[in-house]
Amino acid sequence: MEKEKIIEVKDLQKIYKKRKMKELVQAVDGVSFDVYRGEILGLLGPNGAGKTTTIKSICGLLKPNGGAVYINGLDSSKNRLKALNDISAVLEGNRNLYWRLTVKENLEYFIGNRGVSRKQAQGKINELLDLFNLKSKENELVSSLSRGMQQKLAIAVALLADTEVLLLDEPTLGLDVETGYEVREMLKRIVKEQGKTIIISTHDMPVVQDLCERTVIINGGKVIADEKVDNLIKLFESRAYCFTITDELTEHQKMAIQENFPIYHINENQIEITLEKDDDLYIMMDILKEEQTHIEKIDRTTVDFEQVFMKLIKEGSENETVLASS
Ligand SMILES: Nc1ncnc2c1ncn2[C@@H]1O[C@H](COP(=O)(O)OP(=O)(O)OP(=O)(O)O)[C@@H](O)[C@H]1O
Repeated sequence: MEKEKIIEVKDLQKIYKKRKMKELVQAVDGVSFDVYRGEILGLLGPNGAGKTTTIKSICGLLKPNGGAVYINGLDSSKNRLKALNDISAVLEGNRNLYWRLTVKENLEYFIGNRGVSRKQAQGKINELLDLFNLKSKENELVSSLSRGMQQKLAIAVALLADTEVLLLDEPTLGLDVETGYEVREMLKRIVKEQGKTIIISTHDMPVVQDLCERTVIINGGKVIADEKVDNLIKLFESRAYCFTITDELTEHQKMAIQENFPIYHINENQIEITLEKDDDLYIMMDILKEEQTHIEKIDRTTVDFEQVFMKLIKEGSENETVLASS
């Protein structure tokens, strides 16, 4: 079945003026990517990469200097209200909640704005309290909830609007392992059972590996990878080797490895490298042979998404490798 585009981000540009100073910051520099209906897309990048700027431009909180965001085919700058009707967002540090109201009062307040009948509202609220495991907390004040529960409630409130797309900025930041897991499972259910589309901006690599089929990685305001998470892992796995040696490396060898393999890791008698070119394996063997270093074995090594991410960021800043799929 043909995948259906729900959001198109086209050549987005955003320049900030630093207050007081005349300096300009190009936060986003030609970012383009598509989001397909029913997927969870991971938007990744190191601090200051331009993720929040991209997310805020998608949900209409920021006006880009160039480029466009299409939501269900509508240019959001031209049909702002209509286009944004399909999106709700939970932004980091900006929980859309009233702290002096209870969990249930918050849900009632926000659904009250939507013009649904009392019966429908109660049904929806109960459904969300169940889904988010918040039933036992319904009469507690938001201010007394843990950070994880507040985060769950913020997502529940965003779901009241029943929009097709949910934007989540760092949804698992600061959550303990158990709550982080609970939030992940709940997001999977929302996509599976309600057919929602979710864009997650995060630094939490296990979240991406577990939740997202595809990832868009941004660095320095540009997209450096737009790929399925599995494909990226496979790509790096097929290039990742581990040499086990019996002798210690000389300083000269270490320097040669560093020079030839920007992405490497030496741990006692094991050297892990990621190959770039076909003859890299031979270059490595030559470096070892040069000083008669004995190679005990050479293995393909496994990588996790965190390593892949680090490698892409490092490569991106060293030689601007672009891994964007068309
Ligand atoms: N209001 C602003 N005024 C000036 N510069 C800004 C403003 N907001 C962001 N920036 C700058 O724009 C760049 C991108 O910031 P952005 O917040 O989009 O990155 P990010 O990827 O979300 O980072 P983080 O992971 O740290 O939240 C950074 O250099 C940041 O300092």
